[in-house]
Amino acid sequence: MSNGRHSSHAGFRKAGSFMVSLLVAIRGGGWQGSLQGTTRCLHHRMACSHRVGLLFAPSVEIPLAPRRRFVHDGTAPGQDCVCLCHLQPLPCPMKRFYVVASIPLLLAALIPIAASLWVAHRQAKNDQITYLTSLADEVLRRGVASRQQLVAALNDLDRDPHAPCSQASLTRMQQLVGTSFYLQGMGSVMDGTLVCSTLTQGSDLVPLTGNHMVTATGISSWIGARLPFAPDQPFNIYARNGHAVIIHPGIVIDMPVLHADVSLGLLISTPQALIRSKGPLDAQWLALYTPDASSQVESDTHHIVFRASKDNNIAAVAAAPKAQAYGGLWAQALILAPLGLVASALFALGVAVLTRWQLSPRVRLRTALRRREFFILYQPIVDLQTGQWVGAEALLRWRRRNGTLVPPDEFIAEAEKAGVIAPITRYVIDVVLADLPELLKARPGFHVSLNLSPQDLVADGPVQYLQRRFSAMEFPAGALMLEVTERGLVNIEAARPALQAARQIGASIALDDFGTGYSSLSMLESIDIDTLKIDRIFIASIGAQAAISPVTTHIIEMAHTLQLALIAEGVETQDQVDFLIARGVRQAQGWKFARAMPLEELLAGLRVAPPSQPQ
Ligand SMILES: Nc1nc2c(ncn2[C@@H]2O[C@@H]3COP(=O)(O)O[C@H]4[C@@H](O)[C@H](n5cnc6c(=O)[nH]c(N)nc65)O[C@@H]4COP(=O)(O)O[C@H]3[C@H]2O)c(=O)[nH]1
Repeated sequence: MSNGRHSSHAGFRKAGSFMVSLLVAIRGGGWQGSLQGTTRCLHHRMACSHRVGLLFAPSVEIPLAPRRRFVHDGTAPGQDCVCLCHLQPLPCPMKRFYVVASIPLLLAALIPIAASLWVAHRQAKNDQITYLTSLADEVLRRGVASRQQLVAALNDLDRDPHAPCSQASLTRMQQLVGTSFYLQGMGSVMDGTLVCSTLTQGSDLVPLTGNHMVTATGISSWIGARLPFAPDQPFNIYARNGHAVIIHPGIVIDMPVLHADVSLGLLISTPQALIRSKGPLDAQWLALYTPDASSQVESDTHHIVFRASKDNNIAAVAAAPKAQAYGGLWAQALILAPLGLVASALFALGVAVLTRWQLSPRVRLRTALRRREFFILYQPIVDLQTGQWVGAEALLRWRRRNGTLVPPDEFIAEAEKAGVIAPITRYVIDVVLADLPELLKARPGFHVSLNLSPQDLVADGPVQYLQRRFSAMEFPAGALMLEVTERGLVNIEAARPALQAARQIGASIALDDFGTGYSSLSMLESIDIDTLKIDRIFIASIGAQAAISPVTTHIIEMAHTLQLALIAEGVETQDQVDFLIARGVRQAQGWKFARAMPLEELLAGLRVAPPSQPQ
């Protein structure tokens, strides 16, 4: 004993230093929940949601989950046991939340700003093209008007009976010029020479210079011709049948523009030639013009708009530097960016709320139910006299999509806290009721026990659901055992309707985990239960080298006095079997006999003839 005590103290010291390093990790790395659980479970083991077992001081360690790491508070004075809390990293919803949410949150912040800049960019381009289109339309309107006046004047002179350059002819020309807004003068042309005109009366013959061409409508044109009275001013001269019209090239193109670097031009479509222009018009831009078609094109540096009049064989062009359009972009961005930021913040908040909601235990557990990630294993309950499997406890398991198996100690507590235990219990009820016919067929008189949480013991809860379903299925009385915990019976009045409903379908009631919580003798007397389940912590204290807890013997004696049946949980050794049989305990479950198993395995075991003697 003294050896055991000594080694135990050494073990405590070792565990103590182990704990120190763990506590550092706890404080720095989100283990606060486990730490609090560890402390709280000293007072009441059910308060520790991550509890995996109890350690008896000084010498008995209960290896409930041997592959896990543990921390225990070995400094609890006056306690006969301390709580073991496993420190395996539990899924930390908030940590996962930040990992899962960070990408959408980042996108949520960036997308609206990028979108607002993109919208501003598009808007700036559209605005510039709209402006250029309006300018080109105006140039074309003027061009068409000047073209029509020009043709009308030439037609008129064709019909004039007076000899070219006669006074009567020049007078008629002056009348036409006076009534035509876009015409500056008229005259007669012979062999490329202006022989007379309303602008050059009395002058010598004027040989026509400038770019000469004949258009598709048969009009000879001299673009940029010079006349003696204004040698610095280029004129455009158009002639047909010896009659000529003189036009000032600026008259069509000269209009106010918003920016000095806007270029305007008027083109003859066929053969393509620029007849009037204002500002630089690159030949490469003009090469982008498809004759007689209105279009918008762009070079590396400019947006260019063409507007064409097919009937008049002319087109207008307007061009402006792209940089000029996007110069205002930053001004727009400055307006849009704050709006984008506000939208981002709202969007990010929405994403955060949604993601948090999705990662909440409530939603995760409901999703697991919907995806059928829960399943049931059965642990046989054995008659210690005959070795027969007389019943089985339904134990819930959660296998997540990634394959990890979450122990019920973790998710049941979460489900209770999140208020979703009722649908989970209903699911267990459904599975058990579906499995029961086969089990009863394989072993008549067999019973299945299922666990109820305190929240299940309410009016119109899962027990009433079971009652409705059970009544319709005609199972024999005693086929079901409902395991309630001491916590569930703290408010016995609230639990009574559920217990009565259980009674009405002939289900027996067992008090689970007895001795670990608030139970008192008076409580046992006041409630109508059939069976006490001795918690495995008390069974674990039964062993060749260990001091048997006096509580174990008391529980057994008390149950006999109250004429309650007993089921011992967590039986692992022959010593424990012998001890229990010697004290009149009839039934037990534990790894000594069988671990929790799937239905098929349980059925196969029931079909095998049981040994006639206890092991
Ligand atoms: N060390 C040791 N352990 C043994 C041995 N024999 C059985 N056990 C384990 O002891 C637990 C017995 O269940 P419990 O006391 O009702 O304790 C259950 C029960 O309170 C709760 N639980 C399980 N299924 C359900 C359920 O469907 N609904 C509710 N409300 N609670 C459930 O989770 C607890 C833990 O369940 P499990 O992890 O399945 O753990 C089971 C079982 O696997 C043994 O020889 N040695």
